[in-house]
Amino acid sequence: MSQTLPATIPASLFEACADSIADTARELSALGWTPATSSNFSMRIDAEHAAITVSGRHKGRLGRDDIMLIDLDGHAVGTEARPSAETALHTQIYRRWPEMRAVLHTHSRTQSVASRLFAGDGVIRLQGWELQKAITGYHTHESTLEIPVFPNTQHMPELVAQIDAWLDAGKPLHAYLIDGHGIYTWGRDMAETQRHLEALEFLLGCELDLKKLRAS
Ligand SMILES: CSCCC(=O)C(=O)COP(=O)(O)O
Ligand SMILES: [Zn+2]
Repeated sequence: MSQTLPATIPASLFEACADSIADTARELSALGWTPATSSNFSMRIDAEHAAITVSGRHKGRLGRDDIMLIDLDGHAVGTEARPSAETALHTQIYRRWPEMRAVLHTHSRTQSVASRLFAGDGVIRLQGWELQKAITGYHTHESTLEIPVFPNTQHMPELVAQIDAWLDAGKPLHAYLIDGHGIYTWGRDMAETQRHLEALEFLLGCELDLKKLRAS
């Protein structure tokens, strides 16, 4: 894939973001969280652009050519490549929060099962877990961390509207699940975003275990 950059974006900046995305994706794939080409990843480049994974690539085997530039309307910039089918969910985060610089979306088994199990409630309420403190802004296990579960759809504007409605109601949002699909989370840099993702994977696993044990 050939990527031409606007004069305002240094190649070194784009390449550093592409490498960070590819390295993180390889780690997440090794954990089994990105099966069968699923999942997508991005990093903000500047106020108007982000680097994002090309659609359909295996996320465990990404190189620089598998990451492309988009504007925050989701259009490809300087390339014929096709950005992630879920680009609108990434650009929504960058447009709403200028301080957010990385978005990770994965499809682990735990995330997928939890999304189905809690879809009826529309939300998973995490309470009493020390690891909630891995989420920026949470300082005690006594807090309640709400992870909404939105119905899945192939029509991205519908998903964007559901997320906008949650936020417009003034509710905090650090991550969400999509029913039968996976999780989205974000942060001010890749390390914070990866920490959020790892914590949420762990916490969702704990909730699933508790449900099983209580039912037995
Ligand atoms: C084969 S997984 C279905 C699409 C999906 O949910 C996903 O995360 C990957 O889509 P992309 O276009 O970003 O490769
Ligand atoms: Zn997906």
